Amino acid sequence: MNAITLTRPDDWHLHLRDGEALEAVVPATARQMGRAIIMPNLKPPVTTTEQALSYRERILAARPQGLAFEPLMTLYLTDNTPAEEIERAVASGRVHAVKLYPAGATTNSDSGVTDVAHCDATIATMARLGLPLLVHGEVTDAEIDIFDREAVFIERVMKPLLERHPTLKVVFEHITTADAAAFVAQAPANVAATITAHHLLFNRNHMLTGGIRPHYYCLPILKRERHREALLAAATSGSGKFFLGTDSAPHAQGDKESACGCAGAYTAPAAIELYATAFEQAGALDRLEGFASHFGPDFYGLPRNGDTITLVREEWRLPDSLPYAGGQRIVPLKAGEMLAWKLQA
Ligand SMILES: NC(=O)N[C@@H](CC(=O)O)C(=O)O
Ligand SMILES: [Zn+2]
Ligand SMILES: [Zn+2]
Repeated sequence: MNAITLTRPDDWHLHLRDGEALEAVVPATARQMGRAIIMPNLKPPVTTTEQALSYRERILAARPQGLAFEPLMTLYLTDNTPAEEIERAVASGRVHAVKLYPAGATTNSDSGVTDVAHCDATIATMARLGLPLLVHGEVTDAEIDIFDREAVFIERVMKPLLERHPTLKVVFEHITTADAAAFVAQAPANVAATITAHHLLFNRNHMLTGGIRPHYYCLPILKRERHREALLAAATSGSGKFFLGTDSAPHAQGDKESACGCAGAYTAPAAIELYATAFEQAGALDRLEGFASHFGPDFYGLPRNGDTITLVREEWRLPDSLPYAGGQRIVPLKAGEMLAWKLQA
């Protein structure tokens, strides 16, 4: 196959930051994706509908002319998010989910939830109104090994949460383990997961062999090969529970290439090409459209996009770096390397 045409995909997990960084990264996603679920972990976080609506305006202002890209906003759940905020969010028609960050789990999560039981009344309102809860599924206890934090989260947090709120729509974000893939596969239809391109393509050896490669460092951290294989099997299974979420997470080059480098992989410039590479490796290019373009909107109760994109088999080299905020540069994942698929302009 030398070309594939798909319903235009959406990105169900994306970080766009704010200010000059926002302006630098929006075009990369807008040229590929119809819509994206916009993560609320700004500094300070997006905790109210009012903040989400003004952030949405800033994203639209950064969108290149002629592109119809639509940001789908989210709220950042805190221990104190009132149930009324959920009602305002749903009434706005612009806020499509609420994000749960366990406090301290990842980039800009200091205002996150210390114990999800504190949020039960608010989450009950979400279940009643059908607003999905998006979960960064890692425990934060210092004594739990970083490679085990997702699997432990399932037992300690995810299962009890779903027992208390059995009808809550939950997206287990950026899953990285066979455990999470199996959990989601056997869960009822109100539980789904996003999977990043980098977790489909890479394991922890890519990050740690022959030198420490900070651009592969993200959270949840890359796991061993058997987990990557389980994720690839889930993504290519044809199950509507697994869909595209890049978790493209921009950080300036200097903040990644550092003695204490930030977590996050910047994949937006070649997102759909990276997914196509992974699906082709699995011999499942025919399953890409469901994963990338159908199952996400179906889960969120939104229409599928009405237009298409075409990927052509054409070798091209990802740039070594790209312009970023304040005169800094940003290094995309697989910078300087060749890709075999290219989005047709
Ligand atoms: N994935 C990451 O490693 N980083 C994300 C936060 C997140 O999604 O956990 C970021 O905002 O930089
Ligand atoms: Zn996360
Ligand atoms: Zn993320």
